[in-house]
This record gives sequence, structure tokens and C-alpha cells, in this order.
Amino acid sequence: MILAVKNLKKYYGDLKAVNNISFEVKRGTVFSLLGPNGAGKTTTVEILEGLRKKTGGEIYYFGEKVNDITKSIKEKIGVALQKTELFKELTVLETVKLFRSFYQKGFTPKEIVDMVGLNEKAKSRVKNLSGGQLQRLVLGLAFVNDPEIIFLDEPTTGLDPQSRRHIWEIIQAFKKSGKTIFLTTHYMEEAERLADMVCIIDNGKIVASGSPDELIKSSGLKSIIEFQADNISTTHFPNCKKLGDKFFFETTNVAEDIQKLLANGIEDFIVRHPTLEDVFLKLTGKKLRD
Ligand SMILES: Nc1ncnc2c1ncn2[C@@H]1O[C@H](COP(=O)(O)OP(=O)(O)OP(=O)(O)O)[C@@H](O)[C@H]1O
Repeated sequence: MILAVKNLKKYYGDLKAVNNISFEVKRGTVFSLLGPNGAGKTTTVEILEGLRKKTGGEIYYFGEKVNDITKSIKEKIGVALQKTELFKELTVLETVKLFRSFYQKGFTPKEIVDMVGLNEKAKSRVKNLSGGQLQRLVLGLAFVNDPEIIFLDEPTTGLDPQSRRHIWEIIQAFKKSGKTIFLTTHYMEEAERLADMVCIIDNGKIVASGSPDELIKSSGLKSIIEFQADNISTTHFPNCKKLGDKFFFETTNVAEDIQKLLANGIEDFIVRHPTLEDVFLKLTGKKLRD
């Protein structure tokens, strides 16, 4: 076990931002804290990174209970903050060199630039990078000290699909090298794709945990029919919900429900497997994204 947390709490006055949560992170896995904005993800990771003080609970790093996140722990962890302030006039390579200088051991700056696919941009100034390149640089900075575990706080928020996939590939390569990743996200596809273990967090509490498959299976959800329409008859589709501009409902009899849709003039629909988004909605009555 590389990291474990027992009954972790963080209160901001009356607000219980992290409300008694417990979990374990196994070495060589991707662990994901999945939840909507304000669920308590950043607060949790920043406590584990030593950037915020916990109100209560226990933290175990590398098998030992720790009271503070000491310098020797910080040497073994890598951190990519949600908002990392970088010097805009420095080049990519200069930035990596600067961050590398904070640690005794680690990869060479060149190795880092390679790992995150920024070779061609090594001499470009930070201010001239695209959003995706900047995010890859931030990811590279989390690797500089060759950490045992890296913390990535919403690493793909706001990125286009291609940049997001690029970041996913880097995370997967890092895992393949035997390292551990602690990932917070509100993108269910990200957790589904990358995580071995997911803890779903809402209002500071863990509402479910398991592998993505386990979570979906244990939710008992069957197939989902999804479609777009201006309006629907609630008599014909009493269980139908609306998420964004889409209607959807759980079906136990696909053939019968398709007939019903067609009879109501709805021809454009898809039948799909449930996702972690559906699990979250079922558990909390809310959607993951605002
Ligand atoms: N320094 C602070 N002082 C007071 N309240 C705070 C502070 N930091 C966070 N909060 C509150 O604690 C709750 C949890 O916030 P947190 O940032 O941990 O959530 P999150 O899941 O990371 O959300 P996001 O995706 O928006 O970062 C929110 O209600 C937030 O407003």
C-alpha cells in the first residue's frame, strides 16, 4: 500500500469540505477521486501533498503513519496542481531545469521533455504554448523527481479531445513503468478509461468505491436509451430524465421500448451501456458536470 487515508476530515468553519473519508491506494495503480465541482477533491489532494492542514483523521505513506508531509515524503511524490503558475518568459527546457533543481534526484530535464512529447517545443517560451502543451509541461514537472506517486488534480479540464488523449497516454505510460497515479477528475470517461480504482465523492463524502466495472455492475443499472427531442410524453416514458439537451431512461426491455419510441415519432436514439455518469446520477440525483 503506497498511501492510505482513514477518516480524513477538513472543515472550513461550518463547511465540512472533506467529511470523514477513508481509502487505500495500491502501488502501480491509477486511483481516481471522481466527483463534481466542490466535492472536496482539491482539498483532499492538497492535504496529501502537504499544502493544507487536515482537521482530523490519519494519513499513511509508504506503510507508515505520518503527521506531517515531511521533506523526505515530498521527495517521493510528484505534484501537478490544478493551477500551476509558471514563468511565461522561460522556455520549456528552462522551466523543467528550474523545477528539477528543487530536488536531489530525478530524471534529466531532457528525459522529462521527451516523456511528455515536448521535444519540438523545448526552446519555446511558456507563453507561446497551446493549452494542451502547457498541460503536458505541467505533467512533466510532476515527474521531475522520478516520484513513486504523482498527484494530478483535474489534469485535462478544458482541453480538447486530442490533447486529453495525449495526457491519458502519458499517464498510462507512467503507470506501465510501475508508478502510482492519484487522479482527481470530474470527467467520468477519464476515470473509466484510466482508473483501476475509483472513489466517487460528493459533498465531502465517498458515496461509492470500486473498479469502474464493479461500480457499474453494483449499481444494478441495465441498458440506457438516450435520445434528443423537443418534448416527450411523461405518460409513455415515466422514468425518462433530462441531462443537458438529452433525454434518457433505463430499459429492461429494449425491443419494447424501441417500439414505444418509434410510435412516439422518436427515430434518432441510441442504446448504450451504463457509465459512471449514470452511476453518479443514480447515487446522488445529480450530474457530474455543471
Ligand atoms: N480555502 C477555503 N476556504 C473555505 N472554503 C473552501 C476553501 N477551499 C475550498 N473550500 C470549499 O470546500 C468545498 C470543497 O472544495 P474543493 O476545491 O476541495 O472541491 P473540488 O472537488 O476540488 O472542486 P473543483 O473541481 O471545483 O476544484 C467547496 O465547497 C469549496 O467552496
